[in-house]
Amino acid sequence: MSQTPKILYTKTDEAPALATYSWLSIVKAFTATSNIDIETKDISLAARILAIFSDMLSENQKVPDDLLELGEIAKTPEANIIKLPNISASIPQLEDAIEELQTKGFNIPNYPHEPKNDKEKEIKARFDSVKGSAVNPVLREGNSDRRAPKAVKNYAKKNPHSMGAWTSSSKSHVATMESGDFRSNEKSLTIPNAQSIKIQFVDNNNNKSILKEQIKLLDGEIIDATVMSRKALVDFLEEQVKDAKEKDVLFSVHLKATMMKVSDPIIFGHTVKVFFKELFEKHGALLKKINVEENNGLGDLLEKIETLPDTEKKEVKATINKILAEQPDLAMVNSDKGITNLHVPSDIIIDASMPAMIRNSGQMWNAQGKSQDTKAIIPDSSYSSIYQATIDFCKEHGAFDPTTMGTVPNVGLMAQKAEEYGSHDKTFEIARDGVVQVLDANGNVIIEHQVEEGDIWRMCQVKDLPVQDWVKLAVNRARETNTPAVFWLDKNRAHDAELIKKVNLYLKDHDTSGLDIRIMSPEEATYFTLDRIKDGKDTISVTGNVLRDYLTDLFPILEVGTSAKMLSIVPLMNGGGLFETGAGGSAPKHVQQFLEEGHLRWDSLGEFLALAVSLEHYGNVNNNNKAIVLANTLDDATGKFLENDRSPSRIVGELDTRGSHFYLGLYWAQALATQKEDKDLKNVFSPIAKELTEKETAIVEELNNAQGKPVDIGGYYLPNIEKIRKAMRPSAIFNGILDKI
Ligand SMILES: NC(=O)C1=CN([C@@H]2O[C@H](COP(=O)(O)OP(=O)(O)OC[C@H]3O[C@@H](n4cnc5c(N)ncnc54)[C@H](OP(=O)(O)O)[C@@H]3O)[C@@H](O)[C@H]2O)C=CC1
Ligand SMILES: O=C(O)CCC(=O)C(=O)O
Ligand SMILES: [Mg+2]
Repeated sequence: MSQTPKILYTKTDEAPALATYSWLSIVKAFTATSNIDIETKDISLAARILAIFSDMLSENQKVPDDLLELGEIAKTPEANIIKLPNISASIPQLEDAIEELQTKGFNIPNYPHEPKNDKEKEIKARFDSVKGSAVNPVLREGNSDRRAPKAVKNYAKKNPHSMGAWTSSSKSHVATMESGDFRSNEKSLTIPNAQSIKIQFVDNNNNKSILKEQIKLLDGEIIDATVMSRKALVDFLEEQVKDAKEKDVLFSVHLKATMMKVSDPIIFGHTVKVFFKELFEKHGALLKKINVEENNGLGDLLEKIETLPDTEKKEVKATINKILAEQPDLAMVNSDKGITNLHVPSDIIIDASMPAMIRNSGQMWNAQGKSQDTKAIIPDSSYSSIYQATIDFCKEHGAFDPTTMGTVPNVGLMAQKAEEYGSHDKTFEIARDGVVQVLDANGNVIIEHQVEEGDIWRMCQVKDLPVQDWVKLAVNRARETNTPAVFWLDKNRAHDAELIKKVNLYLKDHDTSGLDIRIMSPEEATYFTLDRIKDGKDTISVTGNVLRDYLTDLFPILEVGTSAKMLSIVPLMNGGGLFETGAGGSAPKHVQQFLEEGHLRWDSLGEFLALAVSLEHYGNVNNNNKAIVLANTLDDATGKFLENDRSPSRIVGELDTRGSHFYLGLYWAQALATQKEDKDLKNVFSPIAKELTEKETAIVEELNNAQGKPVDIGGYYLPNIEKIRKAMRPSAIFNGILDKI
């Protein structure tokens, strides 16, 4: 990293990446006035793939490994990174990206599903390093602080989003395992002294093999290990298929196959196999021959059977149709396109999909495009109770009212790959019956599980310093906002019991007098929080990494309609700042609408909020008062943006992302022109504000006129930069004014 302080702005994928071409041109123009250097770092899926296969590319095709660099920077006090949502690729997405890159002349290999030799194993390992959630864990060298800023909350109160009504007769429910799952089998302990441990597998003939060596633990680290029984899972899924049919509710599985990139695709695969049992029984050999992998979903299966000779294809399709007719109806991801809940593992991400269902009267879409009561299947019971409790609450009290409801900010334990989201390199699908053992440095067995073929065994870690930092952050937030804070920890769960000991210990390091700090199980905490939220009261949720993820979509979606409007700060443990935008994903549906209609509905509010805190941090760290003025005026502009409702509409011809950016720029320039703290900025922005104000109508007309026709951006994962620039900056007048700054 060079010595000049910089704000590093990430270039990602899909809708946020498109939005960046418009928004960043404004940001760069505004900040250049104040000696602030903004540099982009490309962490898109395409760039990550190209970076890891650099050795196979020609000189002019090589790209630097920006993610690796950012990961190092995140550990330094100078870090000031703005992170937009990026694709966490499932295998089907990864393969699409590979194909696009190959078509564009990049000599990268195919994804070897079943590597046959060392070379293929090495290639697979490289791909696996970019698969799933591969960016966030690298950058998140701190814990998480996500909340709805006051202005956003007030906006939602004045302009409530729609909320589907709830009735007590709703048949919707969560189905979760009662035994044999990760929660039931969990064992946990705190390791007193730093040491290297290892995981070994011993089969029933006493053959030993090492699953993972050299797991380095620090002083006071908590480890936990658990196993999901395949048999128990399959029995459970079979029961749920039957029960969904009997109750006449939609069958819908909810997982996190992107972040839990080893375990959850396997669980997804079992669901596909159980639902289509007859298909695999009848045509199993044939499907194997054409490399069907159930973990990749029905979408992949349907694509692969297209390669079969006509008669065989017809037979297989007939079986699929018979099953679809006989089994319970599947929830749909996109009923217009016939995409079911079992099509693609990354389509049914639990954090986004469960709140969407709860907002929609507890219903999902059926094949006819109508809402219907649903069985939401969340196999592991570790966290599923929070959704059942929310459903029960809505059944009893009706839907939440965004005009009066309170807010639930989150303080999440996340740093240094905490808990389940750091478990991938210690997750194994067990090959034979036997026992998995965790051995300490002296070779003593400290945890062991009896396992059977096909079981999923995993181990997680939480380091001590992140826990201390998390407790401190929780106390600080409770103090600053004078709000009760609840640690969502279950004393009856092995891992949580260890964590509770630390929480109680480290709470003593802080002045908690007068603060309301509690520890409650996730289920109790849900009821406690929902009771308060209904009465307009706020409650801080202090959670581990998984509940951080779930709750920072659940509450924002209920409270303000989308998690895109959240302020999402990661105070990095070494002093830097990582400012994430929103909590939501990259909204592939938005790209589709943009390509078809030339209308982009991505709301950049998260980016506006993140930039303001990043500028503030920059100003404080580098004694740059102009940056502070830019930050404050940006906040004012965001407030005005919300007041005047300049968010993108969903309807073609109306204001879209680009128009919303223009308004933010207009309000920001106006705020800079009227502030009194910095004369230079006032002088620079007074004529700019004047011109933007005068030309508002003409600019908005130019921006809106660009809509209404298909747009070609020359690709999906690696689109053509010139084409996007042209598409995202269609107002000559606006561009001209920005050039003058
Ligand atoms: N932090 C990160 O990097 C994250 C990345 N992801 C990745 O994002 C992709 C999509 O995931 P998915 O589960 O569909 O979640 P998304 O959050 O992308 O989408 C859920 C829905 O939320 C709405 N939405 C989200 N963000 C915005 C925004 N800025 N403006 C307006 N509406 C918004 C959209 O609703 P509507 O369509 O109705 O407009 C969207 O369809 C996946 O590749 C996933 O891995 C997911 C979560 C976080
Ligand atoms: O990293 C990912 O895949 C998603 C992250 C996410 O959903 C979150 O942090 O809320
Ligand atoms: Mg999330």
